[in-house]
Amino acid sequence: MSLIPTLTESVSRARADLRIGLPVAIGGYLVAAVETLGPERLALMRTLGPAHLAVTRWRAETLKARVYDGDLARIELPGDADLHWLRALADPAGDLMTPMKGPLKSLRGGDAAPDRAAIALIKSAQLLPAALVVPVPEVPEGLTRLQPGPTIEALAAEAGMAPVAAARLPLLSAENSKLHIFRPDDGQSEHYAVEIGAPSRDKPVLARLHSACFTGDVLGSLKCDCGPQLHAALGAMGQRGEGVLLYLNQEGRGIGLANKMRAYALQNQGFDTVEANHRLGFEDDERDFRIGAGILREMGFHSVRLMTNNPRKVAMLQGHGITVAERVPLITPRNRHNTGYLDVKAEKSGHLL
Ligand SMILES: Nc1nc2c(ncn2[C@@H]2O[C@H](COP(=O)(O)OP(=O)(O)OP(=O)(O)O)[C@@H](O)[C@H]2O)c(=O)[nH]1
Ligand SMILES: [Zn+2]
Repeated sequence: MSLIPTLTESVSRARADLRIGLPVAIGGYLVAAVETLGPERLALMRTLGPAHLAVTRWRAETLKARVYDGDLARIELPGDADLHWLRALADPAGDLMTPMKGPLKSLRGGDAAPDRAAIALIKSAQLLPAALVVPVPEVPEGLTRLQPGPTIEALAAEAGMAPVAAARLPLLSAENSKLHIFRPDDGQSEHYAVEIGAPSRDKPVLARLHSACFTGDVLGSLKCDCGPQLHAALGAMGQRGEGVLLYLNQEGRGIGLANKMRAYALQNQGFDTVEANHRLGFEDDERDFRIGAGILREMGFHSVRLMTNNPRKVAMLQGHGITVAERVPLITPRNRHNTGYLDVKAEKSGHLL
């Protein structure tokens, strides 16, 4: 082991750099997140080479830009493009007011690998998925350097997980409960496991993989079913006297709370939950359920009776080595604010509601 950062550590650094508006070097390119880039650094980067903008295929479709690179598009920067132009392309908030951004010219041929790595890093930093990319003859001193390739994308998504602390925590729904904290080794947010009773590790455990929803879980938002699902799951485990609930910090199906509020603002403009994610440039679900599978394994569980209406969760857990012995539906009441959302989940995301 040397004191020089490993590739995983460099990826974590790069993510932090992008969040504070610093460019990072990927191969012979400088990349920066449009959302956090300031005007001075933009001006400096533009002096170094011909810049372009990388966006995902979803964002490109909304912008009516041609997609030659599969999952992403590289859009040429016009000579007079400033930060305002870049942000308008990255952020759909003003799309309806200024629908025509073009004509936009997409780059064709050449290497899109640095762009792909940049988008993966920016997504994992929970910023708007749009990158300013500039080929440079020489990387300036002091910037984080990475080599492009599938490893960066894999590392941006996957991390090891270590238990850091656990203590008894009596709950309204179950007095005999324990809270465990798990810390990813890539510096991303911690995840939690509530263990109710002392479930056997040899039989399927009643389990729920709950993704964080600040608005639903904490504020009692009526727009989604998260809060009632959380309490119904804890209640069922309390009644049974055992179970395990993972509280995964994958707010907004993995896009983060800021982007989820952007998605809500688009929903106020009339788009549904899936369309809103796409207009922002995200997949409809960016969550990585390897995290949940990893925590269950770390706790010694191999087989679950999974409380969910989402068949993807079942498939992903199975795909990552956890047996789902049974799917236990988790249906909560509808109200006038969440009924459309639940219909879209059933129609577009395959939820069994
Ligand atoms: N991007 C986005 N995320 C949302 C929206 N509404 C709720 N969420 C998030 O969706 C996630 C819901 O997670 P879960 O309830 O665990 O999962 P699920 O896919 O609905 O499946 P179930 O197990 O059946 O509940 C949480 O991370 C919420 O923050 C929305 O309109 N847009
Ligand atoms: Zn919610």
